[in-house]
Amino acid sequence: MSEVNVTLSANRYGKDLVRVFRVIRPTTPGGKQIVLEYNVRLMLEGDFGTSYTQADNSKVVATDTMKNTVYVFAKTSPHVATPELFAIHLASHMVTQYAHVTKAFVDIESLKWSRIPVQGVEHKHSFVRDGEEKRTTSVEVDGTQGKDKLAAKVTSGIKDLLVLKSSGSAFENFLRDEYTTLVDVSDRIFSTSVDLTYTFALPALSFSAIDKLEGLDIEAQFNRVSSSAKETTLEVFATDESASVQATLYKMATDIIRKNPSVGSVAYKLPNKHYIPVDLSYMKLNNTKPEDAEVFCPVAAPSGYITATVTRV
Ligand SMILES: O=c1[nH]c(=O)c2[nH]c(=O)[nH]c2[nH]1
Repeated sequence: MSEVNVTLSANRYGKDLVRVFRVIRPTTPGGKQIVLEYNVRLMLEGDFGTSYTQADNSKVVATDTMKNTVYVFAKTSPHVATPELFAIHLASHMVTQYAHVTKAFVDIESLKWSRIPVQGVEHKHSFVRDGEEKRTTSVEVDGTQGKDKLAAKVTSGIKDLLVLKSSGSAFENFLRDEYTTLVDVSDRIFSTSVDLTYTFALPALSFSAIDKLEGLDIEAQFNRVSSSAKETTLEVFATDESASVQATLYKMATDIIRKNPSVGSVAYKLPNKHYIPVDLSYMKLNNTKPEDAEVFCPVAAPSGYITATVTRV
């Protein structure tokens, strides 16, 4: 066998799909319980090269240990209910606990448990999954500048938020050539599964401040931006007289940046879920022209896929 020259040019490892459910019991009798369900991924970078190149495990933090740490933090972190801060807390712990860990990455998907309304009143401890949408956050903490100067990058968002409008959407005046068969349409169905991410600009953090529950300001901010981003997405989607998925995307992103000073950039990935009018002419039923179309076939594939990032300048 001939020799080959290689180098380990990148490595990162950790535990994925750590499923954790947390109940927060009320501090006052008769109060409401809070429930959280997270899918967590925790990944590390650092001085781990020899585990790949020399089969030396001496520096490897076992992914099982990482899983345990997620559960311990779910029990003990004062920030558990705010995914961004929980992720920052967990990632900051990893770079602080292990000197050879340079960066920790925590991704959290937060599943939706909404309170069940009983005769108009939200129940104290009963919940319903009323949508597949997930609040997401991806946090990267760099520990190389020391414990009191942790650099955190936070990207949060929403995924799997399914929306549809049955009017108020057109697609006209696009490029035509010999490959084009699509006709202009002034009124069509627009449906997409929103995948939204937005970035925060954060100051350097100290581990002890995070650990001691200082930082409530950013805690509130993360939750405010999360609500505002969803509300804005839905409102603009609903009310925009859409010229295209592209044009509506840009309006949604711009509005989120306008309303949230701590947001630096917004990115959307929007599949265009097509609904094709069914040809019923063989039954002498008019259903093909846009103004007649009432019965559609939802088409899962292929779908358009429109993406963009809008950045504050
Ligand atoms: O909003 C749209 N953008 C496109 O780029 C496109 N392309 C297409 O076939 N339909 C649509 N709709």
